[in-house]
Amino acid sequence: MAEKEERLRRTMMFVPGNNPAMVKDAGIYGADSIMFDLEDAVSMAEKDAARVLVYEALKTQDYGNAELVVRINGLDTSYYANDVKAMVKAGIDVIRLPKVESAEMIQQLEKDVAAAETEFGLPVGTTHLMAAIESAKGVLNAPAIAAASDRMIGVALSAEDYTTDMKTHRYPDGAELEFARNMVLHAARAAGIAAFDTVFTNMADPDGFYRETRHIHQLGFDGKSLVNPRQIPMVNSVYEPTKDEVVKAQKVIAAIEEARIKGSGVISMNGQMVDRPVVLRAQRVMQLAKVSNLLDEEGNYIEK
Ligand SMILES: CC(=O)SCCNC(=O)CCNC(=O)[C@H](O)C(C)(C)COP(=O)(O)OP(=O)(O)OC[C@H]1O[C@@H](n2cnc3c(N)ncnc32)[C@H](O)[C@@H]1OP(=O)(O)O
Ligand SMILES: O=C([O-])CC(=O)C(=O)O
Ligand SMILES: [Mg+2]
Repeated sequence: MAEKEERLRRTMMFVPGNNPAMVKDAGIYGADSIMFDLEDAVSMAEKDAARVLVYEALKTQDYGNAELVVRINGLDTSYYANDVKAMVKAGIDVIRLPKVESAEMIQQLEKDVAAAETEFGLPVGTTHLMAAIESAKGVLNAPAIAAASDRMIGVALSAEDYTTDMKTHRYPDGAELEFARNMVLHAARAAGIAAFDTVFTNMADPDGFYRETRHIHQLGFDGKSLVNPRQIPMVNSVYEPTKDEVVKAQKVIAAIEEARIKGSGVISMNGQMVDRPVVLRAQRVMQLAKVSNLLDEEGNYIEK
């Protein structure tokens, strides 16, 4: 019953593609995914220079185990084609397309990425894709977008553009985002890919950031797009399992192992039936416990 461990994507940090110092040091903060931005963090005058800077960094810098993502410019821009070619050539892990409104937009990107892979001698299918959903149309088409390609690894809600499209703005309680959050999350889950919540841009409001992160964690998001390294430990602390959760997960996994040895499919723990969803949740808790450094070498919980 061993499941392949999914890649953890709690933190996907935007790094402005026109900032050499930030691009160079982006790997030191421990983000699960580093997302170089060629789109809205970069002015028109700097688009070409940013693309060259990110390309060079991808070729020369060591970003450890982090997943490397680039947010390219939109399909309707004059920068899009060069962004796709350069990032595929550099061997980027994931291309994030902004302002996605339909499955056809992802299919177009897939075609262009496949052409670039062929041109640069890479196996077709190496480059993964994700979509940022930033409008009412994108939210309503989220299920088709999430399922548009086998290369898709996730969908993200982008609330700054989305709230503008909806003729509102962001409020502390986030009520204006509930429908979009649920749509994006259900679209991702139905397609079997990751769901990312939007950025929180007020660095002077850590309480608001924690409140929002706890909320999206409860809903079931894999993680969040971030704008600043200080947000990384804050998200990780919300995703860190409690001692009770770890101890319970360990018991579930021990019970399933015992049942496996006995050749029994049904497991009972303290009189309660343990079924497949319980086991899957326990495995995820243990994966989070491991990356949160909560376990010693024998796998026991480390008291803090
Ligand atoms: C709506 C959208 O499209 S959002 C996506 C586009 N926006 C972005 O990409 C913005 C990214 N974020 C930033 O530029 C910055 O974090 C800001 C402007 C929000 C705040 O900047 P600062 O006040 O300088 O941040 P802070 O003081 O916390 O910086 C601490 C260190 O982290 C670095 N840092 C800050 N943000 C980032 C980042 N996103 N990526 C990499 N490094 C960063 C700083 O360079 C600084 O490094 P240093 O100590 O070596 O000098
Ligand atoms: O993807 C994000 O969260 C940032 C963004 O572009 C937006 O909010 O419009
Ligand atoms: Mg946006």
